[in-house]
Formats: sequence, structure tokens, C-alpha cells
Amino acid sequence: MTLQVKQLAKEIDGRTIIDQISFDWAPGEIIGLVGRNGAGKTTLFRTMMNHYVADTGTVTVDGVDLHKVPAQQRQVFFIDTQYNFLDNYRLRQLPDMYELVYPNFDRERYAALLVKFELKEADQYRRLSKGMRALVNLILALTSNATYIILDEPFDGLDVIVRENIATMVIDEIAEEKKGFLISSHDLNELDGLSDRVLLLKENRLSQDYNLEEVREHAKKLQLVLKDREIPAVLKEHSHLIRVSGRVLVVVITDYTDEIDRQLRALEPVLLEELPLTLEDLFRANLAHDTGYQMMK
Ligand SMILES: Nc1ncnc2c1ncn2[C@@H]1O[C@H](COP(=O)(O)OP(=O)(O)OP(=O)(O)O)[C@@H](O)[C@H]1O
Repeated sequence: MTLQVKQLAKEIDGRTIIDQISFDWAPGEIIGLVGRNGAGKTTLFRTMMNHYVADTGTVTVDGVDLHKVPAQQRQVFFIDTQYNFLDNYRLRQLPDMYELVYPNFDRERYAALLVKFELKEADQYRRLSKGMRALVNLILALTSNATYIILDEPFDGLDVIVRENIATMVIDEIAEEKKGFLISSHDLNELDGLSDRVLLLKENRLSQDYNLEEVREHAKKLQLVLKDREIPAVLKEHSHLIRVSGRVLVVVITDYTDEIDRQLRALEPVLLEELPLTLEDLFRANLAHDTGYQMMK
């Protein structure tokens, strides 16, 4: 079972917002969609869900076009955090609405999760705090029993505890590989430890599709103090400078080989230590136009 987005494009007011967007998404995957503010993340979701009619392209689940067979949209869950109908309803009323679209909506689990997170059925959605709304959105997403769940900036402005709760629930949910998540964020740190794959939206297009496990297999982040102040060729050629503080260099080498290791050790560094690689390091290393050493001149 796979959801396939193919060549999706949308113009608004004569301006291209998303263009040639293609990717596959399988249950069991947590995909991060990263892009700066205004990059088009929400527009991509709205276009996938047919809230915006696509100019070109298709979204299919097992070959069935979601835009042509609306009933198939029950396979995908998305709450538009900007425009939705939830505001005027009380939490106890929401299952009635969602059941119309998602016939496998799990009312029992919905009620149990409200209790778990101390949310009251009588509360009106619009009177909830931002964090509580984010939790309700996630609870609806999980209890809809849709296979593909889109979460648009689910951590935006949330405190650490709510963030942890959401991340834990997402990770628990994919254990059986029956559901997949597509989670947008403009902050890479939010996706660290959560996504195994990251799509980067840049200048209207998906500019990268990273499998983080693969990237991590080949990449290393090192903290180094060299004898010599001169940056050696092996670093200039193969590494990206993440940080420099005094004589301590922190670099990422995206393609670490035995040969690079040999050359580094041959320099007899005063310190050579491996550091944990974050998502942000990988992006900086992969996206920087230069290697970072220019700033040292
Ligand atoms: N209905 C609309 N009418 C006019 N412009 C729109 C509309 N929807 C989106 N846009 C424009 O499309 C661009 C992308 O917006 P979008 O909300 O998709 O970005 P985003 O990546 O989700 O941003 P953020 O991280 O800030 O939420 C913006 O320049 C926005 O102004």
C-alpha cells in the first residue's frame, strides 16, 4: 500500500506556489516536510487533499486517484489549522462529524484519550489553548483510523511536555506499520529523532528526499583541535564547517571514508572526537553553498 504524489502543481493568483512535487509515502514511514515560512507546505497539503484544485498532477492510493474518487479521501487525514469547522463545536460533538468521513472512527479511543490528556468533552474547541488544540487534532488524527496522517506544524508554539506527548504518540502509532505520518515543520530540531525520512521544500519544489538512516551511515560529525592553525586540504575538500570556537573546529563529513580517517589521523590532531549528528547538521552540511571555511578568512 502506497500513497503516491505525482507532478503536483498549484498556482495562486498567477504565482507558482508548488511545482512538480512527486514522492511516495508508505505506512510505517514518518516523513518530515521541511521548508522555510511561506515555502508552500500548507499549500501542498491543501492541494493533496483537494481543498485547492491541483493545476496538474495526481494523488493516488494504490493507484486510485483521491481527487476523482472522493470516498478514498478517508485514507488520508488532515486538519487545516487555519480554516476548519471545529471552532464552534464541543469536543464531544467532533466524533459525529468525523465519523461521516472516517467510518472506522474509534469513539472509545477518542473518549479515552481525552481523559488521558485531561481534556473535557464539554469544552468548545475554540476555547482551548493552542497546545490543547494541537493535542485534540492529533487525537482526531489517530482515532480517525486513516492510514495516512498529515500534521501541519504540530509542534508550533507548544511546550516541551505537549511536544513530547505528541512525538511519543506518533512513534507508538507506527510500530505496526499500519499508519504513516507526514509532518511539516520549519524547525529541523522539532523533527530530530522523529522522522526517518525528510523532504525539503525549496523554491516551490522538493529539492531533496533524504533517507536519514542512509545519510547517517556515511556521515560523521567531528570535533577537532589541530596542531597547525592552517586548515588542511582533507578538511577543505571533504568537510563542512559547522562551528569554530577558538582552536576547536566542529565539522561534518557527509561521506566519511577510511582514507579520510587515515588522512585526519596522520595530522596527529590534539583532539579528534565524534559528536552526535543532528538533523540540522546534516542539512547545513548538505545545503550550504560553500563549505563554511570562507568565513574564517
Ligand atoms: N489562498 C491563498 N491566496 C493567496 N496566496 C496564498 C494562498 N494560500 C497560500 N498562498 C501563498 O502561498 C505561499 C505559501 O504559503 P503556505 O502557507 O503554503 O506556506 P508554508 O510553507 O505552509 O508556510 P508557514 O511555514 O509559514 O506556515 C505564501 O506566499 C502564501 O502567501
